[in-house]
Amino acid sequence: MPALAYPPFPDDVPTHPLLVIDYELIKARDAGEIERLWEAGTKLGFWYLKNHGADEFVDRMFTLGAEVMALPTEEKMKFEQGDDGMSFGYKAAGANAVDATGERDTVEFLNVAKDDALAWPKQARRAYPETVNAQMHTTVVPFVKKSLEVNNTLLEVFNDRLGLPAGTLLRFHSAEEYSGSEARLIKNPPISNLNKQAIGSHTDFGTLSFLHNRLGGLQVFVPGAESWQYVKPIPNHAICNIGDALAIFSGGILRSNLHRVVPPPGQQSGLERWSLVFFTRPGNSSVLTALTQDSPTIAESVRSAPPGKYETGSTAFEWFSRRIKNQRINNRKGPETWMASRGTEQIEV
Ligand SMILES: O=C(O)CCC(=O)C(=O)O
Ligand SMILES: [Fe+2]
Repeated sequence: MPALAYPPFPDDVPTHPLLVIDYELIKARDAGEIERLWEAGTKLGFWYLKNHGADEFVDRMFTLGAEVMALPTEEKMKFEQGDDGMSFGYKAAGANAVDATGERDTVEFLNVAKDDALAWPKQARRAYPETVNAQMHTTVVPFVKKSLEVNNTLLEVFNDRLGLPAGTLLRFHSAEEYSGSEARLIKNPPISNLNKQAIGSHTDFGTLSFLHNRLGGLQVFVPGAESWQYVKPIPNHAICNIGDALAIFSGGILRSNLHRVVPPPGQQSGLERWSLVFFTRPGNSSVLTALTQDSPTIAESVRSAPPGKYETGSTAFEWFSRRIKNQRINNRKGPETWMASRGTEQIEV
């Protein structure tokens, strides 16, 4: 993916600025930067992250993505996710709904489980195309490890700022326990209808997402706004966001915000769009509930919310499987299937 050759993101479309957080300062526990991260996490739940040190791994992942998506469809389909709520593997374009009417998505993607990357060369969760296997050691594993380092650092900072005892959030995300954590390579083909949703409106299912894209198309629905706004890609800046699990653990203090993907705007329209995400998600057995016992700050937040709002009664595994499964067009019965795929946006976190 040559990073240089893209036409500019337009300056005449509604765009929402995000705070830029400096990962080096966060690592150094700079108090001012931690406050800005806190502001980003509590107000919108999205921010840019610079100086994250992942660019080299990201570039290699994009090259791998192009090779994988160029494989014949029948080869990719051997590694399909299936309809049972498993995320790992390949998802063909059109396999997911983007809304309650059952309109289909336009992206294809491949998800590689963090458990398979960390167990490599053993298989933990599932098999992948040979093209991926051949670059697991050189490309996928380094990207996964780097992403885990970044997300775990951010988690530690949120942990302390939430008033949780040291290590509380990390214990829900141990490398050893199987989880839904995964790397996702996404391709959206050139599409002329700029309103056609590539990925429908959603909140992320897990804890933290570490996203890399080159072209516009990502949009956020800012609280209080009347319409969608683009997030402009900035070279070498990742886009990070909070998912449902962290919104729930924090009793709604941290925000899991709605977002979606449409084709790139302006001069970028008509181009193929690639993106790459690492999703950190809690260990499968983690119960998704506000950590009121561990933090007076979280307890206070929950006291001012409707009773039971953050008691999902669901493990991370159940939450995640339910959402994946009910997005699948093959499982669709009607609008109720889409509603069953919803996360915290439905409980208005
Ligand atoms: O491609 C993007 O910019 C965002 C992807 C996304 O939101 C997701 O996969 O959950
Ligand atoms: Fe997302």
